[in-house]
Amino acid sequence: MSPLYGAYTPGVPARGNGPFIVLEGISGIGKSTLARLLAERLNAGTLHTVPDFYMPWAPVMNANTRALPQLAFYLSGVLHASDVVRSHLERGAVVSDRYVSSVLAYHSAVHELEMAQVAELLAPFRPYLPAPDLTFYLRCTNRTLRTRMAGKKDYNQDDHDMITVPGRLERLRSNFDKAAADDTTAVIIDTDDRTPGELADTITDHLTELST
Ligand SMILES: Cc1cn([C@H]2C[C@H](O)[C@@H](COP(=O)(O)O)O2)c(=O)[nH]c1=O
Repeated sequence: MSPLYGAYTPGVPARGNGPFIVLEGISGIGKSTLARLLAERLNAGTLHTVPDFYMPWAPVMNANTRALPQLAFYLSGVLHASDVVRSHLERGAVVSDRYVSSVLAYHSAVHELEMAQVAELLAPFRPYLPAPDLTFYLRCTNRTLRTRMAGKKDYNQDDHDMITVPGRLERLRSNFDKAAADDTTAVIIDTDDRTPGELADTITDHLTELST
């Protein structure tokens, strides 16, 4: 039996009054711009995983704690994000900028762990997390990433590490590809030379297909 009972259950079932869609991919690829645009078009609720009020703690946790407490921190973030998703879903569509695949891909890449080990640790908590209808894994070339990073307003230590720590970017890319391969909700989107508006068109086409 799952140990998630009593106070550890989500409380309310996820009532799907709109699609729940997730944007995944490396930092700087353009998820937050696209999430804003999609939210406007779909009149959807939006959120960031981990939730914004966790974000000031992220660099503190990364700098001061070892791998397992860090995983617990990001896991807490995704569990709380899923509570926010459930609450938004009661009203309509939801667009999440990152979700559990980011925890899997980033944590494994940062600590150079096998994704299977991290996936096993996350597995008992999966029943708490409402499954997205579609998860869009955004990809781009290094050339595009350099251009987009140059314009990123909230460039931070994680972004710096992603570019400068040897092998980090390659591990992240490969981990997101593996997460997509294991994800039945995955749609891979190459974003090079495409505007946020064009990408939003592609995503809404997928949503139309889903509902027909
Ligand atoms: C969700 C998650 C994010 N992160 C990092 C990835 C990003 O650099 C940052 C989130 O910021 P961003 O979504 O604005 O790019 O946190 C982790 O290191 N581990 C995680 O589990």
